[in-house]
Amino acid sequence: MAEKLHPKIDNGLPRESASFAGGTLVCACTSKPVKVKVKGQIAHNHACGCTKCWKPEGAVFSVVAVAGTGDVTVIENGDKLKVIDPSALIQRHACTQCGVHMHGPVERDHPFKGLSFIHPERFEEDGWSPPGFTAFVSSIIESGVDPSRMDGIRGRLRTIGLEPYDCLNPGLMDYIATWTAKKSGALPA
Ligand SMILES: N[C@@H](CCC(=O)N[C@@H](CSCO)C(=O)NCC(=O)O)C(=O)O
Ligand SMILES: [Zn+2]
Ligand SMILES: [Zn+2]
Repeated sequence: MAEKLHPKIDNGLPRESASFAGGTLVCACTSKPVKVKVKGQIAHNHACGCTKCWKPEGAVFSVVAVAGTGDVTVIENGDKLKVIDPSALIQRHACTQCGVHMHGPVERDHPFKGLSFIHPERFEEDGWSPPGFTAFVSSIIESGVDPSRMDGIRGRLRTIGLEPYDCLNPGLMDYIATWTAKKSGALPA
């Protein structure tokens, strides 16, 4: 049987709509859910195997993307949010009741500064840009996945079209390295 990885990728990837202009992320609480408005289409959507990103029950990977922090606004029940690890690069604001991570701005001096990480499956609306690759695949072992399953999982990800990487994809890794080289002076600013 094919490996079950995430409900939004197991049965075909979601479809992007050219008319998607943003939407509202809603947490899993049945009463007083946290709502976060996101303006515009999301970017760099990917599946992530790291231990830090929020995953729905039973999923091996998360699905996580970025939006400009200025385009992300908490509109309802923000008092339920708490930053789960203030020392982390991504300031993941989680609902203290249901546990869903609602937004995760990067505020530190970093190439991702000004971006906020969000989980598009929590959008009420369809049409958001689907994941395009898988990041931090080896990290799923840190959550308890048996290493003997890795060949099968990487194979399944390739079949779905979500090329597996053990860090981010080459485009983002090059972007980070370029930023770092400009900062150190190894490349002209
Ligand atoms: N092996 C670790 C990896 C954690 C990690 O570095 N996660 C990445 C990707 S998150 C979305 O792409 C990251 O950038 N983290 C920064 C942060 O979490 O603040 C593990 O699995 O825990
Ligand atoms: Zn909640
Ligand atoms: Zn992650």
